[in-house]
Amino acid sequence: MISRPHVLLSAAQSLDGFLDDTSPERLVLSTEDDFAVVDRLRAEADAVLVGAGTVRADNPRLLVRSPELRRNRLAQGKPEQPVKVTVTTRGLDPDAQFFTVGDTEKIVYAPPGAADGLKHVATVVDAGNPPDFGHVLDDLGARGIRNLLVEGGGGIHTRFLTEGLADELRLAIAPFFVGQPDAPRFVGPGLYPRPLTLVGVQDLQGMAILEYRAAAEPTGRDVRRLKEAIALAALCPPSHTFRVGAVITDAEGEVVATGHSGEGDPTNHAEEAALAKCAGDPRLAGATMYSSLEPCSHRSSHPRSCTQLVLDAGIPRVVFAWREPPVFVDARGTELLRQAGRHVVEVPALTPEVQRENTHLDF
Ligand SMILES: NC(=O)C1=CN([C@@H]2O[C@H](COP(=O)(O)OP(=O)(O)OC[C@H]3O[C@@H](n4cnc5c(N)ncnc54)[C@H](OP(=O)(O)O)[C@@H]3O)[C@@H](O)[C@H]2O)C=CC1
Ligand SMILES: Nc1c(N[C@@H]2O[C@H](COP(=O)(O)O)[C@@H](O)[C@H]2O)[nH]c(=O)[nH]c1=O
Repeated sequence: MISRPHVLLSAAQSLDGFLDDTSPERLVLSTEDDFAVVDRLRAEADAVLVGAGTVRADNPRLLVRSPELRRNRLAQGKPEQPVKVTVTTRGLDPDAQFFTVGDTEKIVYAPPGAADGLKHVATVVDAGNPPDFGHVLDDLGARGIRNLLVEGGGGIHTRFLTEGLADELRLAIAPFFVGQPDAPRFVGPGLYPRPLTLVGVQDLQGMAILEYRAAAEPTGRDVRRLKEAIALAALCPPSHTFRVGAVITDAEGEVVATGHSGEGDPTNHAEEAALAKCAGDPRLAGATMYSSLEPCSHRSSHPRSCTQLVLDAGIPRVVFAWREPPVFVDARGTELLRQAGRHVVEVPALTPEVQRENTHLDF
């Protein structure tokens, strides 16, 4: 498995959550001291990423300004400036300062063909259509990037956070309001799967600096596989019970088997259908079971519950989104798995997506 870079998101926002106003000029939210901290964060990063929207709106240089910080980088054997990274689907102007200023590598992630006009000014990498940010991190990791600073804007912050790809967040809150509904927001609507813990609070020249650390789990890879499991529920035949999807991966995160409720037999559960496809597979000893719903702990139609099947298969780790509500039984899957020493990760933020496939039930 490729080691992905550690991802720090940084943003300056108004009290009402805006990154900018609607005027053509860039809104300066940060104080001098705050810009100095952002400069230090750039200097500590191997690469700095902004979205195409920010390149167009702000024409950023994206360079470390302080000569001292640049000298320190050189003294540590690093290039004077971090690598610049952007992601686009529509392409960018090669005359933007992102490309023209600073003698450092520039990388553009884009769908095939979408950024061919930038090949003379940057390394252009196929990131899929739409660009896959997990792939972007894998590719940066393979290029030796260990620390990535993501400076926005709102579209990019939303993607990193909703895909569980951010490890840390630094928010600098300016003491004023923007008050314009059409101004760019720090983040948009979405489901935010990875809990954040506040680890730092500071008053910096009147700006409130809030620092958060993301929970170690679910990882970005977990979020991706769990969403795949949730999507599989759409394949379930009509049913009076839960519509569930399941994905089993090996220790490297590669898919071993998938399943959905009603697959093979109308009474089959998703985990059961997936497990039936890989019984005795040695990879199960290091596997993760992703299920949209907590594995069941009681069956009337089958001899073994999905919890028991997971235990019998020797699967050490389970990740699920929706804790089973007491529609049919009082579920104890999580409790039994944990009692048996299995690692269980619950991602309640994704529950609404699972419920969307289960509106036929009264939960
Ligand atoms: N206060 C602060 O700290 C900061 C403020 N800003 C402000 O933020 C605003 C820009 O934010 P925003 O317009 O959201 O732009 P972003 O910088 O967030 O870039 C969004 C763009 O990223 C590209 N993209 C590629 N793949 C995806 C994907 N899967 N999902 C979403 N986007 C993708 C798209 O480019 P394409 O259009 O090519 O398809 C999209 O338009 C500006 O007003 C800027 O001033 C920006 C950074 C920091
Ligand atoms: N306005 C604003 C920020 N804006 C962001 O700063 C970057 C441009 O910087 P540069 O490359 O040095 O010109 C770019 O990503 C831009 O959107 N950042 C902040 O910390 N605080 C702020 O108030």
